[in-house]
Amino acid sequence: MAANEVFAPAKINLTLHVTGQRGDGYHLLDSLVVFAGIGDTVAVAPAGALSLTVEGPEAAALSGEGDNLVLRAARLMGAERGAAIRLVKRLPVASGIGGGSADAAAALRALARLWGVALPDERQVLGLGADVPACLAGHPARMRGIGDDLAPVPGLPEMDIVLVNPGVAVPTPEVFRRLERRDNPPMPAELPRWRDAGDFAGWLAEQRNDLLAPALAVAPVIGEVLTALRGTDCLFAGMSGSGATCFALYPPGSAESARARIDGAHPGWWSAAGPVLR
Ligand SMILES: C[C@@](CO)(OP(=O)(O)O)[C@H](O)COP(=O)(O)OP(=O)(O)OC[C@H]1O[C@@H](n2ccc(N)nc2=O)[C@H](O)[C@@H]1O
Ligand SMILES: Nc1ncnc2c1ncn2[C@@H]1O[C@H](COP(=O)(O)OP(=O)(O)O)[C@@H](O)[C@H]1O
Repeated sequence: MAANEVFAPAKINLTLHVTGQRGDGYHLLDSLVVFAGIGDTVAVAPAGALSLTVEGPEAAALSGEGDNLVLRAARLMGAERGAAIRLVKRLPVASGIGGGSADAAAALRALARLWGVALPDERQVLGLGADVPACLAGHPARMRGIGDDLAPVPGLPEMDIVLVNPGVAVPTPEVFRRLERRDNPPMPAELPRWRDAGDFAGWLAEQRNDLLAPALAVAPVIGEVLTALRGTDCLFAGMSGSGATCFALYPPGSAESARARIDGAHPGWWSAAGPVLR
């Protein structure tokens, strides 16, 4: 990757417990977040004015976006500065894997380096989106608060991941609106020390994604995606964020063949395989 290019990895909520709601409507979360070696790229070059070009297989979904999160991130760091920004969009938009947040975080990093300025403060970063602080951290984390309270999670076993999206954009606000209970229990106070990937998968099976039921109501096809993933030899499968992207975890080396099988059976679905970043 070129020196002025930053990778914007997909964010996956392996667990997502919704534990409350604040007065302003934002929900309190308790989520185990990881990143994958699957993502967009943001490249920056010196220029007199700020500009953004978007290309890549998922660029069309953003063609009407006058207010791309990458430009919002850039303006946070100084509206008067110029840069030519190039976003290669590979992650499906509005799909529960935080593509926009990952792009914003990557733009912040790339532009801070280009312009020789500090990153914005935590409040400004959170203002770009609840997932942006986690994406800026970029390592496995326990995410609490509305997304602003982050603790590193070391010791994850080595695993590969397959992401599958059925091509239905699921708006996050609508999924939260359909949630029936907002005061669900959090994850255990202390996360265990997992012995291996099997032990980790067993633990994940005892956790939840509280947004799964409301997301299924918005996009029933999510159920088909989960069935397809569970039909492969995976360790664990679930839905990320507010959907519709679902994931499955595998021992290292066995994800791509599972992805290819799902792609063969469902050529209209988006899919990708890669390592879980640790
Ligand atoms: C649900 C999560 C879980 O990681 O992921 P995605 O499904 O978006 O990937 C995130 O909290 C989403 O983060 P992000 O997409 O950055 O959210 P924002 O732009 O700040 O908010 C979009 C909308 O989601 C709702 N929202 C978001 C975060 C939160 N803690 N409580 C909420 O209620 C609000 O309705 C808000 O208007
Ligand atoms: N660079 C970007 N990539 C994706 N979405 C963006 C971007 N900039 C702005 N958006 C807007 O942000 C919304 C959420 O996008 P995204 O982060 O992909 O969703 P999610 O967090 O559910 O995966 C989209 O509906 C889109 O309108």
